[in-house]
Amino acid sequence: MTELLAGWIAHQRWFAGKGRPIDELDIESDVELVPRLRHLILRVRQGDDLDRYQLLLGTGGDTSGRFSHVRIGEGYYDAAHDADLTCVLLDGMAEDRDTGPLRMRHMPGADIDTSLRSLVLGAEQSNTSLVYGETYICKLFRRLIPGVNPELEIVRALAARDAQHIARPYGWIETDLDGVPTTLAITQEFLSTANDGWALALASVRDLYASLTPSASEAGGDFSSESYRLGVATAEIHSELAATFPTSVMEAHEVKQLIEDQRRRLIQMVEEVPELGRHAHVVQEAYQRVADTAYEIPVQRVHGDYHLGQVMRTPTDWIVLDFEGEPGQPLEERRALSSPLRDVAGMLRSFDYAARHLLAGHPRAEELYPRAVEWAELNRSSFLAGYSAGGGRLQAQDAVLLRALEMMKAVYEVGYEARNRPTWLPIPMAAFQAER
Ligand SMILES: Nc1ncnc2c1ncn2[C@@H]1O[C@H](COP(=O)(O)OP(=O)(O)O)[C@@H](O)[C@H]1O
Ligand SMILES: O=P(O)(O)O[C@H]1O[C@H](CO)[C@@H](O[C@H]2O[C@H](CO)[C@@H](O)[C@H](O)[C@H]2O)[C@H](O)[C@H]1O
Repeated sequence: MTELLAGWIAHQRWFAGKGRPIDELDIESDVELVPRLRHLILRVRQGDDLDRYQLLLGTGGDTSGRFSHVRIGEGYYDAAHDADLTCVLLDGMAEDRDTGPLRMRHMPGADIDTSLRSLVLGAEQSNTSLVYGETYICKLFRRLIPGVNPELEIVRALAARDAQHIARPYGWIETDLDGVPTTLAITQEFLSTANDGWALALASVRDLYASLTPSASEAGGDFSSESYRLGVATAEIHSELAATFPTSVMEAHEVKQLIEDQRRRLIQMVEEVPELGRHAHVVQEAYQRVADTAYEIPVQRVHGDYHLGQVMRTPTDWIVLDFEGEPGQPLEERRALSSPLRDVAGMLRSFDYAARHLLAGHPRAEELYPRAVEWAELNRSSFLAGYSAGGGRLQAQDAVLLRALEMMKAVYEVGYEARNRPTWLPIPMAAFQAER
């Protein structure tokens, strides 16, 4: 069984150790949820790294027919895709049920409709999401890090304050790992009439490329008013986070330490992706400027992995999803207080991504390139204007920090793309050439 699981897990989108051999896989926990459905926690060793993943294992299913696309082995399959079985999660949360070491819980006052059937959301990324009817979305965290997931921690606290711009939480599933309560899944309101920011931004970029109008602000799909509103919403979320969780100030010596840590991260990334080496001096310069400025930086809880795929536009509002920080970072780092400009930098990078990614392999790439740059600049500045108008702190001296934070994010993206989508690698690489 463990060999079977090792062969399967290595090819999953959410498996963080892709490209490295699995030395050992063992089953840490195996709980029968209902007949034919087991909840497994797997421990995967790759060299010195030991990671845990969770899996809903269906047994005795038709793996040459209905479940052939999620087959693990003869009769075994990924039961996240079996709506006849996944109803147990919703039932369990509605009833606050304990099954062996698993605890399923609902939010106080949440009335969960347990008649709804689930479908796996198409866009499987770092985690797997089940959509029940058009009402709930239950995100199963695939790679498990001991502790309460920051997404649950933040959304629960903001919902208690009736904060705007979040998807209402309904329930969660947890267990103990290494003796600490650890979030396995979180169920939230499914925004059935919303579009994600990435899809909306791309529609605008496509429109610009197809249109004959000379500038990004005149094309029919102008996105800049949305970027502005997103900036306002981002500032408002930051202010809710600052009001809900502790805030502090990073003193000059701590800023220097942060820069040292980032320099180390850069060197490690160059070892992993040698072509980044050509641009390392650009990143180092941006870091040096922050170290030289030596000013105090206000810090607070932030989103941590903010990009256009993490925000959704409902008919009336921008909603922010996925407050869990960068996948793969240790929990204490993901919960650490940071400058809110880190999120601002993340979104600025995302505008660059949206503008550039349609150009890869495009026959008119050279001709369209200036339009991509113009689209990115327009939306970046609209977002920043909205952020200031919404009360976000953006002072003249912050430009140096913002630039360095963009470089940090681009270095992270280089690693992310090299591991997950190598053909996208040129997008973050271009960030080191842009003069801003
Ligand atoms: N509450 C929600 N309502 C509607 N769609 C959602 C919701 N939460 C997530 N999604 C969709 O799922 C995608 C991935 O969600 P996300 O939470 O970012 O998962 P991951 O951690 O795997 O990246 C989003 O881009 C969005 O399209
Ligand atoms: O959404 P996740 O928490 O899984 O975040 C990871 O995957 C993202 C890609 O889906 C990645 O974001 C990068 O690609 C986006 C376009 O697909 C782009 O909008 C972002 O700016 C870019 O960083 C994210 O970095 C990663 O953590």
